[in-house]
Amino acid sequence: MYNIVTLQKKGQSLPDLTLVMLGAGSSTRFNQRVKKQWLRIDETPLWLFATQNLQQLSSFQHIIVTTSPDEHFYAQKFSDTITFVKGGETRQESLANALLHVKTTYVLVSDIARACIDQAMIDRILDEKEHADCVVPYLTVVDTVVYEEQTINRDQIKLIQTPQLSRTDMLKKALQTGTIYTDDSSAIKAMGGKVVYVLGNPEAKKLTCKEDSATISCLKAPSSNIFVGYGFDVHAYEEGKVMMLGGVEVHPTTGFKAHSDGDVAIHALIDALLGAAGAGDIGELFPDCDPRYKNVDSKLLLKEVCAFLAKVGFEIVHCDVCVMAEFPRLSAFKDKMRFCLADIMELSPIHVNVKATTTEKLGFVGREEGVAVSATATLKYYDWTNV
Ligand SMILES: Nc1ccn([C@@H]2O[C@H](COP(=O)(O)OP(=O)(O)OP(=O)(O)O)[C@@H](O)[C@H]2O)c(=O)n1
Ligand SMILES: C[C@](O)(CO)[C@H](O)COP(=O)(O)O
Repeated sequence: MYNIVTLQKKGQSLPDLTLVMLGAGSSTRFNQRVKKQWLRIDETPLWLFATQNLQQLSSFQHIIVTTSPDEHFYAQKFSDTITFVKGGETRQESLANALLHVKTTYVLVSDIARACIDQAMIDRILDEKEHADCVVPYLTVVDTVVYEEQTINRDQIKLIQTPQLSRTDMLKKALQTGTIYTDDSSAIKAMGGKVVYVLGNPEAKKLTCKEDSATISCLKAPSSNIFVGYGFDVHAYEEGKVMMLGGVEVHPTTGFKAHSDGDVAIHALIDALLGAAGAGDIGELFPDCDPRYKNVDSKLLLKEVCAFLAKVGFEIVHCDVCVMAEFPRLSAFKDKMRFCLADIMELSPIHVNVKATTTEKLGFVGREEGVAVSATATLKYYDWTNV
């Protein structure tokens, strides 16, 4: 199991250094439903694994991680010592957003996609801290290089890696020219800053395409643990509305009082799915004051949640929904609900169970004031090593 490494070891003074981890990319070239920053290394998402690795190699006064805006709420649930900053359209924009929060003289910037950094490489970078505006690791080229049909001198080529250590003021200034650079050292060099190159490590290879994952040895397989979530929701009846339950119309004129279409079964199921992922609840994702969700078809919300779970590295294993209602009778609809929900979640129908029960006239359900639904969902990590 991973644990959040505390920022400061007892009695240790922290260096004038901030760590910025860039993790807000689109993972396009990785070309999987899961984004590379959410691959699990045992129990830890890659972005946190890469961050914790560097925390083991050096101390930092402050740690900042850039995240994609739609994953920001979820990443924040993994740590209360890391500052999470929403990324931008480009790596450089994400870096600029992070730099707004950097107060230290020096900043170490690394891609979360380069998770396997070793102590010797970090030490080579830190040793040059006072001698440059930017210290950058590189690899030499061992193959013959042809550039525009001409063989060129490979000894003049450097393959640039991260982490890169910069003077914060210089890096901030270098990013203000309007030119987009693919790394920090290029920006600082372009404005005449002093760049010192140190030897990197082939192990610090950037995870870019899916095939790369097999060649980066520190990346271990995800945990085989399964995760169970529980959801519960209630809606009162409302005349003059269609009743949607489990994605199926079950009554033409008596529906539910709700901001959305009121599908209380899907809402409970969504809460169970989010619960299993530790991703909070339906209200966090789809606030019932948000006009975008007025009368929304809850099947679309479920589809969005399933896409989110796949993106952040989960697979749905099984779910079980129990509807508590005196009215209407649901026996004729249970299988329709199962197949509808299974289709949305891309599950075999046997892994979607729907139960219905009365409460023997007891409580608000028994008084036919409304319907309650409880649900459970089971998730596992997407096994990226087995594809
Ligand atoms: N707008 C962006 C783009 C990239 N990055 C980060 O910068 C690093 C290097 O980028 P890259 O490997 O290209 O990641 P992606 O941009 O996600 O990849 P792709 O180009 O395939 O979409 C990654 O850790 C990525 O998360 C970022 O924080 N913000
Ligand atoms: C910063 C970097 O990792 C240095 O090699 C590289 O430039 C990132 O490029 P990307 O296209 O943003 O992955």
